[in-house]
Amino acid sequence: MASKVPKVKLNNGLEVPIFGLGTWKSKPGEVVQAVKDAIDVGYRHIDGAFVYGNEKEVGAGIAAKIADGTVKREDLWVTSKLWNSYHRPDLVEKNIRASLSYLGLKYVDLYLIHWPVGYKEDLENFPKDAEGNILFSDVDYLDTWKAMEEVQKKGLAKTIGLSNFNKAQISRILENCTIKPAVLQIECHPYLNQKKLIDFAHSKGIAVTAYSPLGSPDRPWAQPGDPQLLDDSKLLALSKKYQKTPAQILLRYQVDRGVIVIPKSVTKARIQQNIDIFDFKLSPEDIAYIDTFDVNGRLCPLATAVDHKYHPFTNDEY
Ligand SMILES: NC(=O)C1=CN([C@@H]2O[C@H](COP(=O)(O)OP(=O)(O)OC[C@H]3O[C@@H](n4cnc5c(N)ncnc54)[C@H](OP(=O)(O)O)[C@@H]3O)[C@@H](O)[C@H]2O)C=CC1
Ligand SMILES: CC(=O)C(C)=O
Repeated sequence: MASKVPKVKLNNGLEVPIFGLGTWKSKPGEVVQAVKDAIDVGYRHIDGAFVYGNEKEVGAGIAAKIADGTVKREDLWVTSKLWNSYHRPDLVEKNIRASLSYLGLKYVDLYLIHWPVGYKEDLENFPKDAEGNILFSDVDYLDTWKAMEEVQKKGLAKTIGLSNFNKAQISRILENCTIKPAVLQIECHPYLNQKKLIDFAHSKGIAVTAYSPLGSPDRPWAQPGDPQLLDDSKLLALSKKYQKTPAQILLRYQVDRGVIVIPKSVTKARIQQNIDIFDFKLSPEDIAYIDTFDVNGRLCPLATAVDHKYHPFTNDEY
């Protein structure tokens, strides 16, 4: 089945589907089926990461749909991310090879530095001292980027990019790189619309992917009483106006801004609902209206690493 999802052309000529499936928090026991359901209804882009701990099952879902002839490997866009404990240049290839081994793939389409902050290099994803504080590494992300360029040159990743980097950090990479980042993945939804950072990235030829586009209601640190984006009364009014669900309005908001979007779901009906956004558009006035919902409402602050010298959200405007 041909997918109805449009593609975004990257600065290296590759094309990425503007819509994909997120897999953070998708339990190993449910994500195999979620990936299969997603591919069955036309998803061709899967977003994952080493640290999500489920790449083996994501890979099993992909393998099943290749084996039954629904898709070929080259029809799919698979993203993975370098975890913070592997920033030291000699560990970058080790971490991507681990992801490839779990996924059962020879290459990923996109490999991102997950965060600009490095953690102490050992076998733990979250190395801690006796008081429970994360142990940092001071590896410069410029050195990590050089190793990312090498994994692209070796063909382990078709293209490389950044996640959770701020404007100053992206600029520093651009001033010192051989291969330009093709994609920047950042938290993005109406409560944190990221307009300045998106405009900056686009002005540099870097495509942007919005993570937590539905407000990540299942994030592990959510507290009772936290604002629920999906229940926002202004959003519900737009949902009524367009006769689309609140989630579909949130996803279309990103697509209409030229932003790639990767909602997570393990629920078959929602997986279907979320991709059903290519038969309508938001008006420019409604996009501008949704832009006014911004409350600097960051949901993924990486609070455990605010003291890291490269923490992206503490010292810079955006
Ligand atoms: N680079 C980075 O640092 C980060 C990357 N990401 C990536 O972005 C992806 C998406 O972000 P994420 O934080 O997971 O959150 P999302 O904003 O995608 O929200 C996911 C939640 O919304 C629910 N949901 C999905 N569809 C609907 C719907 N149509 N109606 C109502 N509820 C719905 C899901 O429930 P259910 O599954 O039960 O259906 C789940 O609880 C991640 O999974 C990951 O791949 C996310 C955070 C950080
Ligand atoms: C979900 C994720 O990618 C985080 C918190 O790094």
